[in-house]
Amino acid sequence: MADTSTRTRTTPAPPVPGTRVPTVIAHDVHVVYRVQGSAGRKGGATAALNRLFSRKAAPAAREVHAVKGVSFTAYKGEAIGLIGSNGSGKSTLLAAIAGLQPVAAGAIFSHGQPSLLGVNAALMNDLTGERNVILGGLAMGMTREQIKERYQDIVDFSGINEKGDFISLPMRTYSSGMGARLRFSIAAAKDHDVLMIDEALATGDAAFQRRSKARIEELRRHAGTVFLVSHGINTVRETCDRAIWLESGVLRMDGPSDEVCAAYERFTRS
Ligand SMILES: Nc1ncnc2c1ncn2[C@@H]1O[C@H](COP(=O)(O)OP(=O)(O)OP(=O)(O)O)[C@@H](O)[C@H]1O
Repeated sequence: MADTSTRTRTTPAPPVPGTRVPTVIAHDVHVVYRVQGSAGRKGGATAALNRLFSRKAAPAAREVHAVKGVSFTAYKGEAIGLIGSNGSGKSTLLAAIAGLQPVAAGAIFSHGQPSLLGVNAALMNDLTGERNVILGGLAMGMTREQIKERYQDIVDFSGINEKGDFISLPMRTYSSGMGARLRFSIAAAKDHDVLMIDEALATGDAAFQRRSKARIEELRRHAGTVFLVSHGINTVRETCDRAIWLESGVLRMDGPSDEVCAAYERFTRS
């Protein structure tokens, strides 16, 4: 595929009152992964064993076309849920919007720096929760002063210390839900032009989910745009006003979350 990719960050002109302000424009976006040494392989166990024991040179790269010609415009104040089956390209699309994954063709325009918060966001497992709050805050562009000011709110929001002083323990001692809650709390401590959340909400308990939904609502009111990847259709229904459904990398439907979630449920049941 020809490399016609473009990523542009723009500072748009002040909005005319009453008009919607675009924050992310994706135009015919394609993302292709190149996996080295795996071209034309058979998936069977015998073929895999033969490969392990043979001394043949590794074959050339294989391409995985993860996002295929996706176009949409996101506006300030929207919360957009990304839904679709496993491997349909949701996380890849978010990574492309965040500028972490190059686009092979097409273009993404964004207002400000989109922040991607994934369950696997890069905090350090060997460091304590405390230190990770500072690290994550700095990584998001907060000053040390701002982090100091918001530190207690972040810890309280995460609920990490509800059952003991976990925040002073290394993150590797946390359950996956606790880690995800801390990551969400760090990211949510700052107002974002575009905040993208990858599955973080699914991991918290009911009280944490309520706090998260309220915070997403607040972020939207501060005129940001929130993207949420989730397998929890009800989370998308309750948190998002709009949903984008991807299937095999192709945009199947984009519209009010009720309608898109209903169509997706019909698809998964059939
Ligand atoms: N680093 C990578 N290298 C090669 N292929 C990848 C890589 N990451 C993802 N893929 C492939 O790209 C496609 C889309 O994956 P992606 O993780 O974006 O889907 P998803 O909709 O977020 O999936 P899930 O719901 O399971 O999290 C899949 O076929 C996946 O195997």
